Amino acid sequence: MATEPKKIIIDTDPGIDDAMALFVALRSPEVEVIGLTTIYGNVYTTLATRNALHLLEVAGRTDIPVAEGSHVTITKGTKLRIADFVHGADGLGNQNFPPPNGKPIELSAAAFLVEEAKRNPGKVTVVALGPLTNIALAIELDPAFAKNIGQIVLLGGAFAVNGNVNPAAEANIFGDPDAADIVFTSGADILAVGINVTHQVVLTDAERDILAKSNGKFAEYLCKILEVYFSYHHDSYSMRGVYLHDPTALLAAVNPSLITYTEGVVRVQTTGITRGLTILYNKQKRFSEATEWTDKPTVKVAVTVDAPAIVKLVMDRLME
Ligand SMILES: O=c1[nH]cnc2c1ncn2[C@@H]1O[C@H](CO)[C@@H](O)[C@H]1O
Repeated sequence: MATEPKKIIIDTDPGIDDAMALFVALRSPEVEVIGLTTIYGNVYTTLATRNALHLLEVAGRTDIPVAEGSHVTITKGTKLRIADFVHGADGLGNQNFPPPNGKPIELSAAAFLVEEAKRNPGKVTVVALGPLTNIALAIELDPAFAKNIGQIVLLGGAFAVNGNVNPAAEANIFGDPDAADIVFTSGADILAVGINVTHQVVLTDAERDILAKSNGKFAEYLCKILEVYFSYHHDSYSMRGVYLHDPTALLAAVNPSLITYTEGVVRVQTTGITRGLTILYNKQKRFSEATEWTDKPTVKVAVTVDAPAIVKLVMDRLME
């Protein structure tokens, strides 16, 4: 008997690599996308919702609900850091796409997450591709959420490497460090995929050219919007290729055997010059006194990735 596809909700701030991850998810028979929730990060939340609806229309999947997420951080902060210099002012490579016809559902992202987790206890995976505000709000809204949700696979953190916002912090954690600390210490089953892992997964110029020459509908669409993302990587990292952050996290949720992980307690620095820093306690030392990591639940943190397999899966599924 065929196993049922894994139900996933993608929490997203689209975003060029978010668009790639979404399309890969829609082409992956191992998972069923039961909803999208939106968040600020690569763009403001209003635009994230518009882009999520647009991408579902491009894919012909307007049956999938979109629930709009928070416009502010968990501490009600309104000074958000938006990465329009990475994704373009519209978040999708400055293509001036027409507005979508669809609308988000009435439920907020946090309420939708709570309801779906309650409806299918232990069976829903959240793939979180932006700052973690909606997930933290769901945890605050329903004390049972951390137990009801199957797994949270999140793209975030820079474990023992430099960040991409500054040497300390990775963008999604930096976007809402207080929310990230709530999520990491919530007791939910969490797999964090940080940029220590996603920086190993590069789609090269040559591979983009192969995508562009294919007849795949998704490949064709993505090659248009990828231009801005490639030039950002060229300017910032002097590389001829782009990091596949979001698709890597998505595929780690689809097929956990593509990564290896370690387990420990993660805390997030919420103030000062290292705001957004993620620190994993690896349990190698028994400290003689209690620390801020003592008695907190452990999470899984990805350490290695089968990068060629991820790139191949992304290409194959986009060209289908
Ligand atoms: O320099 C950057 N600043 C902000 N966001 C970035 C930067 N580089 C990549 N991303 C975006 O943040 C997530 C990974 O941290 C990815 O979604 C990526 O597109």
